[in-house]
Amino acid sequence: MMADHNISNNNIVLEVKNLYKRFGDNRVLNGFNLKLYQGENLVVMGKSGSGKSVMIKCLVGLMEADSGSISVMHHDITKLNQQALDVLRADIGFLFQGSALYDSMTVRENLEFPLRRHSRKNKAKLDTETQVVAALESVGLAHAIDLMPAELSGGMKRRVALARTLILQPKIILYDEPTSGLDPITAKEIIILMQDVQKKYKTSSLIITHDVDCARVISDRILLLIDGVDYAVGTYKALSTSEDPKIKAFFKQ
Ligand SMILES: Nc1ncnc2c1ncn2[C@@H]1O[C@H](COP(=O)(O)OP(=O)(O)OP(=O)(O)O)[C@@H](O)[C@H]1O
Repeated sequence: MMADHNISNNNIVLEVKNLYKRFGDNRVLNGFNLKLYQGENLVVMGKSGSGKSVMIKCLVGLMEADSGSISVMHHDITKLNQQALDVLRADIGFLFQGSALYDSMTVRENLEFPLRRHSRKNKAKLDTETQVVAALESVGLAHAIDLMPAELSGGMKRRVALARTLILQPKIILYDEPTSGLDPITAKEIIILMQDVQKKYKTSSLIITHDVDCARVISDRILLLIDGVDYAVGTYKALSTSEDPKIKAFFKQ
């Protein structure tokens, strides 16, 4: 859990200010704001089509916003050159629904892949084997190192994908629907794992989910994306007991 003293402007690791994005007449983001503090788990919830994916695509540079600013570790990424951007991006890990494993590679090779691409991030100069094993151990899958993705269950695949993200020791992890498509028990295991990872690596996480249970368990704060803006931000307890009908709609089971 995040300590209250972390909520200060000095501890913002990611900040979105006044973000606008439209497609023709479809105004998807209409002055959206977000602050992610060091060490916290911020859950973003929004109805289907509310713009969660558009927001996250703007964050990772897959889509350009019409206006607004996005700062990572206090650097406005809309103003950085490519080289500076690459350095900063190495601090951000992603776990997207589409971040599939390479089917033709073993688990080990899947994990070696990002290490080769970001060799400068190997600060401790540990050998590849040590890093791969450590990352797999942190998701409880050291024994699966020589398996092929086809031999893994859905939950195991997601664990390996998380290990592949962790191997670069990101400061921020963006999760897009981390429990979607999993049965409730496996979903719970992934949530526990996300908590363990947060404790061990002291990462800050932005988590997009429809899963109210996941939001309840993992969030320090929840942000509701409604009508293109950050309509409400608060703890699960505060939001789930709100009398506002737009907020209530998210929490009735
Ligand atoms: N490349 C694009 N071109 C045109 N419209 C787009 C594009 N990408 C997204 N949109 C529109 O932006 C809106 C928000 O879409 P987005 O995928 O961000 O929703 P979402 O909140 O992630 O939904 P879901 O929970 O179903 O994944 C939708 O109306 C969608 O049609």
